[in-house]
Amino acid sequence: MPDEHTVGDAVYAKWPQTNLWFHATVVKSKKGYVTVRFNDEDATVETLPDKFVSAEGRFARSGSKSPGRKRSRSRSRGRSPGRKVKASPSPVKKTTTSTRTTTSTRSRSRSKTRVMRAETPTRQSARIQAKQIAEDVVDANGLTLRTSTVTSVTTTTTVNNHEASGTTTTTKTFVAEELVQKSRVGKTTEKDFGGVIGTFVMTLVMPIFIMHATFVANSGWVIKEHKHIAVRDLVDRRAIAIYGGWFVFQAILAMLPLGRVVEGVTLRNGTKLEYRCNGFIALLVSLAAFGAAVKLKYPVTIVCDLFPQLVFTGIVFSIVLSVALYIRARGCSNAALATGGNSGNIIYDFFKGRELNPRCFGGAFDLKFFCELRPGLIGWVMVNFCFISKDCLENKYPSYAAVLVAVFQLWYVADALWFEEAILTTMDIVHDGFGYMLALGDLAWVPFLYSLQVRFLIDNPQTYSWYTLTGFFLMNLIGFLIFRGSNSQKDAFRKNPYDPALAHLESMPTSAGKRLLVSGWWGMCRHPNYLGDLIMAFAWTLPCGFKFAMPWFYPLYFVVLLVHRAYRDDLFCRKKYGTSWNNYRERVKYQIIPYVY
Ligand SMILES: NC(=O)C1=CN([C@@H]2O[C@H](COP(=O)(O)OP(=O)(O)OC[C@H]3O[C@@H](n4cnc5c(N)ncnc54)[C@H](OP(=O)(O)O)[C@@H]3O)[C@@H](O)[C@H]2O)C=CC1
Ligand SMILES: CC(C)CCC[C@@H](C)[C@H]1CC=C2C3=C(CC[C@@]21C)[C@@]1(C)CC[C@H](O)C[C@@H]1CC3
Repeated sequence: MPDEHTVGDAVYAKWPQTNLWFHATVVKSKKGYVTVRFNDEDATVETLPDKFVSAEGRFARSGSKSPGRKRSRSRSRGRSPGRKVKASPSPVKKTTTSTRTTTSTRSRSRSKTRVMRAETPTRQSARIQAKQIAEDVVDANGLTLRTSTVTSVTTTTTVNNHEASGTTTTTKTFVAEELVQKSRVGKTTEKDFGGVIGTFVMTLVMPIFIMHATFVANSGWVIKEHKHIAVRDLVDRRAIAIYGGWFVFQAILAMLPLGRVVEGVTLRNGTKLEYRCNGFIALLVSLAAFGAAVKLKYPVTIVCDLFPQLVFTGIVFSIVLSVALYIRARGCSNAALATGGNSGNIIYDFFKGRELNPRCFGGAFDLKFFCELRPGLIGWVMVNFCFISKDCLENKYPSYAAVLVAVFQLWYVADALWFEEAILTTMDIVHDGFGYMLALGDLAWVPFLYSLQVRFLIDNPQTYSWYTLTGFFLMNLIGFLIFRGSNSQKDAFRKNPYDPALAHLESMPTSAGKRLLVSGWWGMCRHPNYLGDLIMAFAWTLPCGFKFAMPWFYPLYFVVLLVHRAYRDDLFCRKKYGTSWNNYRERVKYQIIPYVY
């Protein structure tokens, strides 16, 4: 039974998204929720379900022989609510070196529990939590999911861990239940993309649109000269061999033991997956292979001649893959599912993707990570270059505008692959399952639709003066600088918030322990990276002129995609950061375009 709380009560309250309990004071109590003010440096106020608030006395009753620690023991290194944690260039390392380590083993019976209590929540305690969360977690079937090393707490922090510090406190279970709940995926109730009807429509419309755009890339929205092409003409062995060969070639490159192996974000069960990041090498090898094929006079232009057949193959391949992924996910444990793809509705779950991280070859090959960056993204560049080669062969001079746009897009893809590990924190990898949306998006939408502008410019060459071309270049450069500058600033801050290079930036604390940047790029709007990306999208389309509508599909779609993405990210962050996210929104008011939106 949760305790009754009255305003002014001294309590222990659970810091959101952690397993840490801190001293707090009750501010309000209403209908199963209690608003508490933590005794931290920022006097953070949070409203929590009452099961996460416990009277101090009750904490002691639950087995504690010494209800509270002496102030002198619990606050190390002079931590007090008014004092800031001393910035350390490598805070995490500092924490781990002086820690006590417990190794937990895979067993049914030993589902250990640990309650961490601290006098005051600090950034450091949140970091410790990230390590502490690596406890045994029991999955839906009651099996302990993994063997892990549990790093406990140092004496240099404010966290008061009874075992590490040697006090006689023993604690009872508050956490075990929560960790198990955390690793379980409940039914998806809030549906995205217009729910079942919306995803059903998108499932049908997306492939039809990709196919349609194949025939009208060089014109308006509709096919003017109707070229009859039967479905059986779209099935072509050579196209299947080219598409399949390309996919296998990229998979082989991805598996080469080259490049860094990096860890992804902590999963719900506390583990992390490893990813080999050799995408940039794959791009270089692919470009070299293309160059060699052109030099050796291999008919690379077959890609243009068989373009509709290739698009059709890509679509069918994506559908088959999505069906296989859906069937595979039916056999996987609850812990492996994505939170957004477990509605129980076949259409919705098929579209959104049920399994979060499908892997094959004994876990060595991550399908979602591979598909998001390799065959489609590098394929997009290759499609562009094949069309430019055809243009060079057929005309005396290639369309310079097409070459310029192809270079811009190569630059964008090279950047994505150079900073490949940044993708590991995107919502596609962290939240979304791998289903039809991403499979079709990665393997057909990106290579065959993102190449619209180059294909258009080859069929409709545009002549521009050198200063207009310079204007397009500058626009792309500005977009890129905003995109890259903001993404790199956030990545650097996430890697080490105490990086001296970021000392000039202001950030605000959140209840989840992580801070949010509120100055620099991230002080201008909440998604400066989307703004840069959009500017680039316009720089790629302006050279197509305004005579035909089709090439404008890309920026139009991209605005919708990014606005919707910003909305989805807002929902995730609201869950993650609670009321701190509202404070952040108050502080950084604009979503994508400063002073406009
Ligand atoms: N070409 C294309 O088709 C597409 C391109 N993109 C591009 O991919 C890139 C990644 O996009 P996406 O993952 O959607 O979004 P973001 O890179 O913007 O990531 C959002 C996350 O950043 C963190 N964050 C937000 N605000 C702050 C802040 N003020 N300080 C510190 N961290 C903050 C939060 O995560 P946390 O706090 O947990 O770190 C939030 O969930 C973008 O550059 C986007 O333009 C995206 C989609 C399609
Ligand atoms: C139209 C559908 C509803 C959605 C399709 C979505 C996909 C095409 C995109 C979802 C997120 C993407 C990202 C990228 C490419 C497009 C998809 C796959 C990037 C890899 C592009 C390069 C950036 O540097 C990183 C992007 C991450 C997200």
